[in-house]
Amino acid sequence: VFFLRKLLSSSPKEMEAIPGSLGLPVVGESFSFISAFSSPSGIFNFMKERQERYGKVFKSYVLGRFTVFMTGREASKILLTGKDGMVSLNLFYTGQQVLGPTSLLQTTGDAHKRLRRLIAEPLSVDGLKKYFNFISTLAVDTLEQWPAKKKVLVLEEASTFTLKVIGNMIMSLEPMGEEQEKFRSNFKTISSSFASLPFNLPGTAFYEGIKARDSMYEMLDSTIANRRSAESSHQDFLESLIMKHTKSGDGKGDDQENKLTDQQLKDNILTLLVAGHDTTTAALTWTMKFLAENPQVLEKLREEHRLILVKRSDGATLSWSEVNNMPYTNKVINETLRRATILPWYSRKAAQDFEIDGYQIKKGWSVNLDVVSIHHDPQVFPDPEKFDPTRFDAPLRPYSYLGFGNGPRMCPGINLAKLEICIFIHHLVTKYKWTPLEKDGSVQPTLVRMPKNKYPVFVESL
Ligand code: HEM
Repeated sequence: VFFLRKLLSSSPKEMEAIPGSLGLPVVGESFSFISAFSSPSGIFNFMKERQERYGKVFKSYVLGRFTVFMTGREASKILLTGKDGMVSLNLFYTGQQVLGPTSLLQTTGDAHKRLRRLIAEPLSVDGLKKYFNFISTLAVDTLEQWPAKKKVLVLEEASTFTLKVIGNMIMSLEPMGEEQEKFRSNFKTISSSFASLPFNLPGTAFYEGIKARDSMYEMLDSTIANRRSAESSHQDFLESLIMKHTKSGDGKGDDQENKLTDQQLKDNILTLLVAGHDTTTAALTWTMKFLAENPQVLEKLREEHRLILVKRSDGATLSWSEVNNMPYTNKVINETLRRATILPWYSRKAAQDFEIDGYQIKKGWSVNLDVVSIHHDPQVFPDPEKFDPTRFDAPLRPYSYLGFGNGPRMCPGINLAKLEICIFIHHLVTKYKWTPLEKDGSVQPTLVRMPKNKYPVFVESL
């Protein structure tokens, strides 16, 4: 009892002025938070209940942290685009250890800007062109297997697809074979350690995650060494970063600003994998789920994709310019990311004292932006539960839609994610129909919201 009292009394005294409850000793409000998180409406009810009681800013103690939750367009503007150095990203301890100190997610200010510039270049629309054929062929090959299966677990299939895409983009990994298997198994272990309990003991998820990370880094080390010694060149992400930023001779006269050390290279390749894989997997899975539940939307989407086929008489497959001209598909993606809100809250740490909605936030506090409530605000999105892509017909007010975030930390993988989804959806809706096999609407209580039942469907050719 003494220990529990001590723990509770160690709650920041300054937080007293913030309305809200810190819940039970030790666990705080974690149980109600997790149970809301894995319900079909996600953290929405947890947030709504407290927002009604305390207002748009309230405190809680969840998942081992004293946290201030905030919502609304004003809060998102301040937290996401706030003055330089006001907030930093707030990873879980295990995530920090696994990703390494030079990860984009752990840098701030000018160092963050510089790293982003280097990383964003190969992820630009132009930089992505060279991966187009690989992604399209892989989507066709993946879908061709589906009708022969009694039950397709969409989540698993989407996960395999997106991992093969990123493995190829980053280091030209072949979609099949031993290397791919090793990459996949290491990545899965790393992924499940990302927000695990912080005990680095044999057998724990954290320990296994660090081991898998080291094995992934060995793979990268040997690929980097091969690239440096070999004459042949590859058309991948690793090559472009090595060529531009680390391969430039003895360093004399080099532009240090544009160089990455091997550690930075590896930490950030892993960062892209971690940040880009589960999110795109979830987005693809939710897209299929919402389309199956909304046949009119599916029909309209099919129209857009059939027109592409009709317009073309040469029988060629999908082209780059066609993917860049799919207005309705883009609205479907936006609406999916609004309804599913794959990353339900964006976590920050106050890097200095500041004021928000009349409350004093102190340096070091953990502040979370509740994005689910922003995406379900009936003032901006009338009948918010309804899946309706036409909401995006007209431009929305700034900071009311945050599917890929906003400000200096806005998702640098937006083009890649959209490209993968557009290509996959094109081949899917023009050739197949699918029927959901279970109606369980719950989600996995992981950081990225995924359907719990992996979304099993039955697939037929059209
Ligand atoms: C549909 C798929 C995706 C969604 C919904 C998504 C969403 C987001 C969001 C909301 C953020 C900002 C989070 C915050 O402000 O705290 C973010 C950041 C980030 N995303 Fe994505 N993302 C997706 C795909 C990708 C892909 C494919 C990649 C890379 C290959 C990627 C790499 C990153 C990175 C590195 C950051 C951190 C940026 C920084 O801190 O400067 N994401 N993403």
